[in-house]
Amino acid sequence: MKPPVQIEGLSKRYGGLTAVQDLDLTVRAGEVYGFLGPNGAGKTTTLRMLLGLIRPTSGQVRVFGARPGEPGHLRSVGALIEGPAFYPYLSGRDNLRLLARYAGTGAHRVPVVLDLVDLTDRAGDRYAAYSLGMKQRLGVAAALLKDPRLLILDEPTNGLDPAGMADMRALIRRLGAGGCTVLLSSHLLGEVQQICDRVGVISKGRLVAESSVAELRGTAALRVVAEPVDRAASVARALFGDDRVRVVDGALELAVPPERASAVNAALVDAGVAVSELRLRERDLEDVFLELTSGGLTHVA
Ligand SMILES: Nc1ncnc2c1ncn2[C@@H]1O[C@H](COP(=O)(O)OP(=O)(O)OP(=O)(O)O)[C@@H](O)[C@H]1O
Repeated sequence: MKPPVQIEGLSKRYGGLTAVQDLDLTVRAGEVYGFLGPNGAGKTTTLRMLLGLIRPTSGQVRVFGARPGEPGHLRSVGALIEGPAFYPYLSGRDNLRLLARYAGTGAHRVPVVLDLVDLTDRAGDRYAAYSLGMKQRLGVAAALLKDPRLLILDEPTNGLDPAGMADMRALIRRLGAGGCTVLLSSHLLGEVQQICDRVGVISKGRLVAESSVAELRGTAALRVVAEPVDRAASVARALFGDDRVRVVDGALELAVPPERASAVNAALVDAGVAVSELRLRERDLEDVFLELTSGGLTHVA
């Protein structure tokens, strides 16, 4: 089967500004994929190109093998990109019935999707009376009307309070467990960490890492306290390259797998460097994210 999402060499320029640059990314069937990056990184632009709402400057997107404009491109896709437009004085249920009629999906899905997003009890209330979290869940319900195989959500928890966020996370997990492939964007690391199988990190329009959350966290660093630190740093750079070596608080941080520790130690001692400490530095995911998105370390194998 063709992957739900395949993005190759995708770029988008707005005048002098490059919003997305040479992006490659694949979302596999059945996974919940988190597209993670700070504000302005190019997430929405990418999702809009995927849906055919804007044209790429170069590169390609395919959804289940079909490019925008080709038959069936969005047949199996539900998306919540911009806040959906609902009628404030209609109930949630009536809003969905209307959308189902426009979309030609038939009203039979309305109770199903209301149940999926846990809004059945409040379905008769006016949309205007909904909390932000309920509005957002109704948006997801609308995206689910045509029973999509791929659901695309742009910042689904944006603006929600902690309870609303938790509800939305639970909903996305349920959908993923039910076999729906989900691609969601977020600038919140904690969020993708809790619900995603894999994460692609985007910074300034470029994909800087793609892996499972566990792997991302597993990009541990070796911390080496050594004297003189300058000589230690040049030995390490000669071994691993400049981008894997940093000096932090007077100690070396090496973005290399832990099993390289003895090789590091031997090379430093050979070079006449005194090593007083060499240990694995546990890396907080927040640190990893900051390093990845601030032009520091890139992908650490
Ligand atoms: N229509 C447009 N014209 C000009 N520049 C644009 C346009 N749309 C987006 N941009 C710029 O492209 C860059 C990426 O924007 P984008 O909205 O894709 O980022 P994002 O990762 O979704 O961030 P956010 O979470 O803030 O929405 C930004 O610098 C933005 O200002």
